[in-house]
Amino acid sequence: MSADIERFVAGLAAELPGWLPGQRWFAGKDRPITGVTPLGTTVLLDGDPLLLHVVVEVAQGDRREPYQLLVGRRSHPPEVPAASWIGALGGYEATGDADLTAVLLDLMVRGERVGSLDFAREPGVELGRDLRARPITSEQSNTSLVYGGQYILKLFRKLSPGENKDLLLHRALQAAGCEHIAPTLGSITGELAGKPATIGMLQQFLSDAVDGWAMATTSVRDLMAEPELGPDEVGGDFAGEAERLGRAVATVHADLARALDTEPIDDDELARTVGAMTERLDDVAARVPELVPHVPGLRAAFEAIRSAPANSITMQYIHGDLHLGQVLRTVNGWLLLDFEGEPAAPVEERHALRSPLRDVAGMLRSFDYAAQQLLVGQDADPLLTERALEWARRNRAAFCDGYAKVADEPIGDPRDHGALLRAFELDKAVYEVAYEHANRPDWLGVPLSSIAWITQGGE
Ligand SMILES: Nc1ncnc2c1ncn2[C@@H]1O[C@H](COP(=O)(O)OP(=O)(O)O)[C@@H](O)[C@H]1O
Ligand SMILES: O=P(O)(O)O[C@H]1O[C@H](CO)[C@@H](O[C@H]2O[C@H](CO)[C@@H](O)[C@H](O)[C@H]2O)[C@H](O)[C@H]1O
Repeated sequence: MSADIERFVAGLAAELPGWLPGQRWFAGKDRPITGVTPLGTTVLLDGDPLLLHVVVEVAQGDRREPYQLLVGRRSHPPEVPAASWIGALGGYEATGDADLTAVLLDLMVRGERVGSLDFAREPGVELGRDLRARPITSEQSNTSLVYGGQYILKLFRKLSPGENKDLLLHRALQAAGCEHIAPTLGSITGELAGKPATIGMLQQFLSDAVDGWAMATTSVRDLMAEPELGPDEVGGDFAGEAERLGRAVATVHADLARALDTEPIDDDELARTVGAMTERLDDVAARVPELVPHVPGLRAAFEAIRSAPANSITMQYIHGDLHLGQVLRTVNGWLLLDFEGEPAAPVEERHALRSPLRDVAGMLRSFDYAAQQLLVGQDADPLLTERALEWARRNRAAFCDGYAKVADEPIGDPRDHGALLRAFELDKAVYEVAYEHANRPDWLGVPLSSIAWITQGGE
């Protein structure tokens, strides 16, 4: 690497503490950055334009996390949003520059290795050439580029050594013939701490798909427009879709249990689960005062799982952050996306075997979110609040009905595991309190009101 590039990267690293917090995908917005150190730079295009893949370590006190960046520099840069310029060195975040991102697909087509980066197609996959990319605009924890409306390349922002769980589970499900995922077409592997690390995943882009959040919130909007009618009477009832979604999630769980490791849950595991949920609660309550009044009710709900029948659940790989924004409805049915798990959780935790009821709980939370989102920032209206609750109840029940039709014992109907399901739902809501506090403070009331409702005995 030339001295010019080395100087350029060192200059970028100095600018990053000011720039990173403005990026949607940067997960460390909750505490100040104390330093940024370049860990590795790969030159993907040399000269003018210059395209660099840069891995940096971001220090926030004693927390140190690696992130990847794609950086462009050229004498005639395209119009990129002001927020893409990293300081005043002429370097910019290049995921929005289609001339430069074309290089990534081209390297995958050719299956090349550049420095420590390996661009590979999945066995038997042929890829089209010369497709230009546009970044997707939805709220994301990572950055995804859509090539010619055919492929979607996800660049994982926060990196960890090893095969990314999203890729691992997609590959396992694909090998198991699962119909509820998008086909994986390729991957990019880099190096971290001397070990291979997944940095990108290419999948088929489903251009005819609508995400579950958009569908569900449209249904809620229809209901709110005619508050005198019930959710089954207005147009756009979502319950049929919720039921099909429940079946799809149960099928994915069954496929994952067949394809990968499982283990029975025992009393020690239940005790560890209570410990982990309580620890998260204490951590979030220390940062978010609005949660404090709910702590006793939450602790009691977590403690209640100690008496769950030991053989009631098998631990397995699960999605880990399932919500309506992670599912797509195509003409053929529901697909699940993004098996990485909670973006804020440490990687070992995301890879741990867990109860599939956690995914069910995540989706139940999402029905509450969809029902409540139109009420955010509005004056309380008892009629609309009641309608929102009705919508949530109806769709939560339909989802569980669908899940129960497919899931074998020991799970069967998720509602038969009341204490566990309730505890997992509340644990997710505590996670959401932290998430909203850090990202969307206006929405904090959504998980908080559910916590109040559930801990006071609401179903
Ligand atoms: N295969 C696909 N086909 C169509 N859209 C997709 C596909 N994969 C992802 N998306 C869209 O991209 C969004 C972000 O993808 P996701 O995997 O959840 O990224 P992140 O990990 O950054 O949250 C999804 O909500 C969905 O709208
Ligand atoms: O970025 P990810 O999709 O991996 O997930 C994070 O962001 C989600 C919001 O975009 C957040 O989900 C929460 O809000 C959703 C509505 O916007 C709602 O449907 C979910 O139920 C709720 O948890 C998710 O928690 C977070 O990890």
